[in-house]
Amino acid sequence: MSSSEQARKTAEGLAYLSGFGNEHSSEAVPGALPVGRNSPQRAPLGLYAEQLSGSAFTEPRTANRRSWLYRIRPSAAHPRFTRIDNGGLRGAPFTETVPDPNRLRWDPRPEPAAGTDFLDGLWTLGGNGDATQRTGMAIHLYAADTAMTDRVFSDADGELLIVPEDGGLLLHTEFGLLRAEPGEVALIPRGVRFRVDLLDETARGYVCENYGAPFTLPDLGPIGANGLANARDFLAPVAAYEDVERPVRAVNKFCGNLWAATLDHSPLDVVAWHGNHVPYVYDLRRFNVLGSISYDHPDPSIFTVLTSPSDTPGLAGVDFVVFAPRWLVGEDTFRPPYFHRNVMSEYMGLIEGAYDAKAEGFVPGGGSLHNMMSAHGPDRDTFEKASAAELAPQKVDDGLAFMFETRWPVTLTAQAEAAEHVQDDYDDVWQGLERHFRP
Ligand SMILES: O=C(O)Cc1cc(O)ccc1O
Ligand SMILES: [Fe+2]
Repeated sequence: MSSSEQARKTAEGLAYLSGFGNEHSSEAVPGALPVGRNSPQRAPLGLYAEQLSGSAFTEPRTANRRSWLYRIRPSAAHPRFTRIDNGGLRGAPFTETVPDPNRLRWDPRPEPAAGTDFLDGLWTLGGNGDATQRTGMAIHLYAADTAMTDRVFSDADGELLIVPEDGGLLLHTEFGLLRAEPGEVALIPRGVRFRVDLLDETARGYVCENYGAPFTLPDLGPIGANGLANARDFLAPVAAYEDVERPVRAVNKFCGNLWAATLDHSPLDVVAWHGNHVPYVYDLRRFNVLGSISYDHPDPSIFTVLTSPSDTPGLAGVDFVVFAPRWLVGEDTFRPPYFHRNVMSEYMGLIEGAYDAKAEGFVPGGGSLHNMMSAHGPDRDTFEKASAAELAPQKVDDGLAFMFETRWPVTLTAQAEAAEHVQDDYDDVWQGLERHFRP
């Protein structure tokens, strides 16, 4: 059986715990979870108790995040970490290039070299903020054809929102197993160790690395108590552990650089856990898409799945927004995304099909960047078609696109600026928009 067939078998019928932000608990062996206290004098079954904090101890309850892990060996039992090559990964602050006001678009990345695993396959496009200040975000793409064997990754700099576009992933985490197929997203919290198996021959997708406050569900305001991404659809793993005594490389991204240490065991050895600092998956097709049932095109904030709030109410460090299948019924309305200039910066990717603002050139696995105040919107063909369309109710169901929308401009890495798959002629999609003014 190939390694992806094996992974697919393991991924069948995985059990999950549902609910966003819950105080979950799980034990892979009955009795492994202490009752009534976190740190008994001797933890059950000879396990070590260990707290993993995702917020300062003293943050308000609504923001407080930590989990207790009951493991075969404590994480502290490791030798010295040493620097390893960063490969295609870069971190904030991004200083390799001058921030670019141009509209930019990329084709998908070339195929990975044979033997590339998820970690080797990460390639940073750009970002903002500063990992040492826990602000901002980075945009990465990944392309892999090999499972991570005997090595695990963790990111001290931020959480990782993984958006598969081609090929499914099986994520083995300290908390248990998660399956993430295209159309689903997975989140690995800051500091959580994981390795990635492939469910198909190859895997490709996007990653938003969020240095700021952890992603949370947006407030719903007048929408009410339900809608957008519903809390119950976020799925955390059940405890599952590896009892493996052989060398395993632990790779840690710390302040932008990769460091590694060789352990004599797998650190995915958590037999039981409880807490709210947990990984999860979410199926974007569960998103409850709301929109206008009268006129005008609503701002895309109505499609926010997850938001990383800043200290200023309503101003996100980064929002994760999905453009999912929906009905358009607006009367006397230009229905596709409007022409606009935005103080926020918008990176968009496509998971499947097409996007209703772009007739051509924006393809699955590719991406576009419309930095702060850059003028963009429907391309010429889309504008002409939508201006003349008969406004019958219309189902937009031929694509799944997303946006990482961030408060600061995205500065490119040198490799993204120089990439062969950058589209040099992107500006042309707005050429030939004719003058129709008749005073
Ligand atoms: O630029 C884009 O395509 C993203 C976007 C979509 C939309 O519906 C309204 C505004 C916006 O920035
Ligand atoms: Fe936009």
